[in-house]
Amino acid sequence: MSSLHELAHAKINLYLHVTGRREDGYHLLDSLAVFAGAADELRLTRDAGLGGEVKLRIEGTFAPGLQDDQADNLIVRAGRLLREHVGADAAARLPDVGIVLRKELPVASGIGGGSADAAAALRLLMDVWNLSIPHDRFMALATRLGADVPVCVAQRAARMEGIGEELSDAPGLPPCGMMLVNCGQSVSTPQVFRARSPVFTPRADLPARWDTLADMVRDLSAQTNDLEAAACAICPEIADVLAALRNAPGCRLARMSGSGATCFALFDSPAAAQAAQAAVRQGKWWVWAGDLYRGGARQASAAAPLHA
Ligand SMILES: C[C@](O)(CO)[C@H](O)COP(=O)(O)OP(=O)(O)OC[C@H]1O[C@@H](n2ccc(N)nc2=O)[C@H](O)[C@@H]1O
Ligand SMILES: Nc1ncnc2c1ncn2[C@@H]1O[C@H](COP(=O)(O)OP(=O)(O)OP(=O)(O)O)[C@@H](O)[C@H]1O
Repeated sequence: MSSLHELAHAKINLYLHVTGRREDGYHLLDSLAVFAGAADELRLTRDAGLGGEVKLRIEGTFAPGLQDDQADNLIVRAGRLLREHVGADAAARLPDVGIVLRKELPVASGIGGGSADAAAALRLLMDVWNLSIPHDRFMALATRLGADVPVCVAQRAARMEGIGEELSDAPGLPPCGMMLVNCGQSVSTPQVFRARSPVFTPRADLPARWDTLADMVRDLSAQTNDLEAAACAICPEIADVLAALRNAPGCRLARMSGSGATCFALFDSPAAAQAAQAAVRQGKWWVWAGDLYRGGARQASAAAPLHA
């Protein structure tokens, strides 16, 4: 088996309109997702057996929040889904794999960390198990793991519609910097959807590209995150985070991502975002600053050393 690793970048919703609700309770969305440099890392290790079992080890800053119930981890579930897809006979011939997850993104925090991990696991396992699944079928499998997983497969900026699985090109993005702040409280996505305002927001009107950050901020200011008020009611510290970001020197726009609690702010450059970190940092808040991740999904690397 070759040695492989993948980065699972944080997904940030620059705006999020709830445009409707399906019969099954899922909400219809219009959202612009981008990816930040902040990431978890998945590293494949050798394992001796056959049967396609995924054995997970979790380390890193946010590992303690995820140690219980590893069978339910989205990485293990991604493996289970692929095994089911290929069927019992083929699955019996798949090599077992170990995956070491370095968890550096806060858990249940609106930046799709679990979804990004699931997508990275799908990319790794497709590669190491040498599977070939037609694109539409593969994306349907990804959606079964979570509404945010399809956009995380390519981890490229995209407009998300439907329940999140209908992806189209994002406007061209200008140079900018980003800060992410999480107050340390997990927020449950279903709870936030349940508590949202019942009013629907129309689909946004977006240009093909933004040449400057000022242009992008002007247009984003006219959009909303329709889950922000509900998340703030559940976790009032989100309002403190937003106030701190808006007061930070050089902040051009601050908003909550996804269902919270993580909020983002846009700056003129990664250096400007990094320079403003000290003004925002307080208590147990997790703060990250840097550039957007603009690279798309990396091909699995054969150069990384094996852990085990
Ligand atoms: C809020 C976002 O992060 C925006 O990108 C996503 O819509 C959430 O994506 P996710 O965490 O992958 O969500 P899932 O794991 O599929 O769903 C969790 C729960 O969120 C609610 N949910 C999620 C997505 C959606 N379009 N409508 C919903 O109502 C449902 O109650 C669902 O049971
Ligand atoms: N590898 C994983 N990383 C993080 N959470 C995971 C993972 N596997 C399973 N989970 C579970 O999934 C839930 C959502 O976690 P995640 O970090 O993706 O939330 P989120 O950032 O709010 O996502 P989204 O922005 O997609 O709503 C958590 O309750 C967590 O226990």
